[in-house]
Amino acid sequence: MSSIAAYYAGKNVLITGATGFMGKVLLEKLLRSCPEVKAIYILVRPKAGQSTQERTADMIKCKLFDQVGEDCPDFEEKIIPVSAELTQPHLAISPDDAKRLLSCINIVFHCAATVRFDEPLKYALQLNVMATQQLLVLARQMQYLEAFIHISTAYANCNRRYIEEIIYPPPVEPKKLIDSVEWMDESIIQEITPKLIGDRPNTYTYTKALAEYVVQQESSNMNIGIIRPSIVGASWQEPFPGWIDNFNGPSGLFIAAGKGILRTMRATNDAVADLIPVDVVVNLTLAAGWYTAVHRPKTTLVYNCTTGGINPFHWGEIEYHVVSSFKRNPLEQAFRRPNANITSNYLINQYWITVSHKAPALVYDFYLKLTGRKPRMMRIFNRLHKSMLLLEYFSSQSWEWTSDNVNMLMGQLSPEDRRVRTFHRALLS
Ligand SMILES: CCCCCCCCCCCCCCCCCCCC(=O)SCCNC(=O)CCNC(=O)[C@H](O)C(C)(C)COP(=O)(O)OP(=O)(O)OC[C@H]1O[C@@H](n2cnc3c(N)ncnc32)[C@H](O)[C@@H]1OP(=O)(O)O
Ligand SMILES: NC(=O)C1=CN([C@@H]2O[C@H](COP(=O)(O)OP(=O)(O)OC[C@H]3O[C@@H](n4cnc5c(N)ncnc54)[C@H](OP(=O)(O)O)[C@@H]3O)[C@@H](O)[C@H]2O)C=CC1
Repeated sequence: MSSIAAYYAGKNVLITGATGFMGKVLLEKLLRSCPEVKAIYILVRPKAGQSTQERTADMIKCKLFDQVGEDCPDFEEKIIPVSAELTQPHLAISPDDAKRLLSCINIVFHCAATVRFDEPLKYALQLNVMATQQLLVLARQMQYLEAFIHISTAYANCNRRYIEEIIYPPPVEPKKLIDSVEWMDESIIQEITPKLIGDRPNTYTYTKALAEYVVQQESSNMNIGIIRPSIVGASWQEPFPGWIDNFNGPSGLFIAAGKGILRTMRATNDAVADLIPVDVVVNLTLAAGWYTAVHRPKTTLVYNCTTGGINPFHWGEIEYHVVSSFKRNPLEQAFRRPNANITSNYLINQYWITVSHKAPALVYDFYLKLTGRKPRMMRIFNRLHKSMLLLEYFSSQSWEWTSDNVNMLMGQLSPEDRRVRTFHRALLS
């Protein structure tokens, strides 16, 4: 058994955001690669009329869990859903559940967040900052806690071009901001948000930066690690290649391109597209949990989980890969043959939007109307163009992240663990 798997044996783990994209992969990898783990408690909110238990039962039916179902048929018994709502006081965890968590949890992985770029600031603060504070309060009371791993983002400090594995001073003292927005009318907050977020592009990156500072300030005597993934995409190897369950980041645009809908996008061709597979991020996250608990670093270590410094890929290369990939694996019911044009020139992009997006959409909607059907193409393009405007900030420039802590962590792994948990040069080159 690898030393990381041996560490997690007999441990009780708490995961927030386990129903999310990364949380699911983390849950699955922990179950499959650390079969002796004692229990994994997952905070799951009731949603869309489904209870916490029903959501969890549905979740583990998804294809992602097929392999672990074969390897460890009783894996479901190790998953303990706990009802929670992270924007509520005490995370809406019942006293009995809280008591149980305090008495047994050894490692916490905090993945839950809102990742929407257009999230109203008050909600983003509630979920990404205040819920993190609340979770830290809970974690501080856990009698047997050995590590608390917070999932941040490589873009928390995207207002800097060179980002080190350190926690930077926050744009504002979180408590002051939280106290202010508590009494402010939503419309006032909306109005001052652009001034508050300053040189950050959205409330997501702004609140993730605040959360890192909160984690550092409220860590007291806990062993804490912070993981900063860049743009997380589909799985590379595990549990099988190509698994993803959302349209976030470039994923939705790749699908839109594969359907022949999206044909032009504004991006800087030689800007680094720092994409990283979700299983690689999860491997690093589990390794960081092990290292934090076993080696107990004196300070909170930050891990920039990025690829641009190791094996850079560029947005300009996307055109070729989009066209060739969808030629090999065409999507069903495509609107048109996929084609891709990436340009940094605003006017050229506007020309192609008119010629390749708006004109065909108008013609097709007119045809739908003529044939008695509801027009829909223009609405789809409008949504896509909104997404693209919000994503352009990230595709029009490059960042440089240091990775000393990631390199150090890789160096600490046994040969067996390096084989099982690739997250480094060997993988990315
Ligand atoms: C010419 C060919 C080009 C080929 C592709 C080129 C790509 C290059 C550029 C890509 C740059 C990507 C940079 C990503 C940077 C991420 C950096 C940070 C990463 C992180 O730390 S966390 C992840 C970041 N968060 C996100 O990525 C979320 C971003 N999305 C949003 O905030 C919202 O979706 C958005 C954009 C505000 C739109 O909101 P809204 O209009 O309310 O739409 P919904 O989100 O409700 O979605 C409605 C509907 O559409 C589906 N959907 C959502 N996004 C996309 C998309 N990008 N493409 C296609 N479809 C999308 C969504 O699933 C919903 O469907 P329903 O059926 O549920 O209604
Ligand atoms: N995806 C990416 O490219 C990157 C992600 N990250 C970080 O990774 C983490 C996970 O991201 P990702 O998996 O993509 O996000 P998802 O949106 O897929 O998942 C978010 C998770 O948070 C949970 N959640 C949201 N709101 C609440 C709430 N009020 N109460 C309880 N749970 C809640 C969701 O639960 P529910 O199912 O109930 O909605 C879901 O499990 C985040 O911290 C994000 O910042 C960092 C860099 C890149």
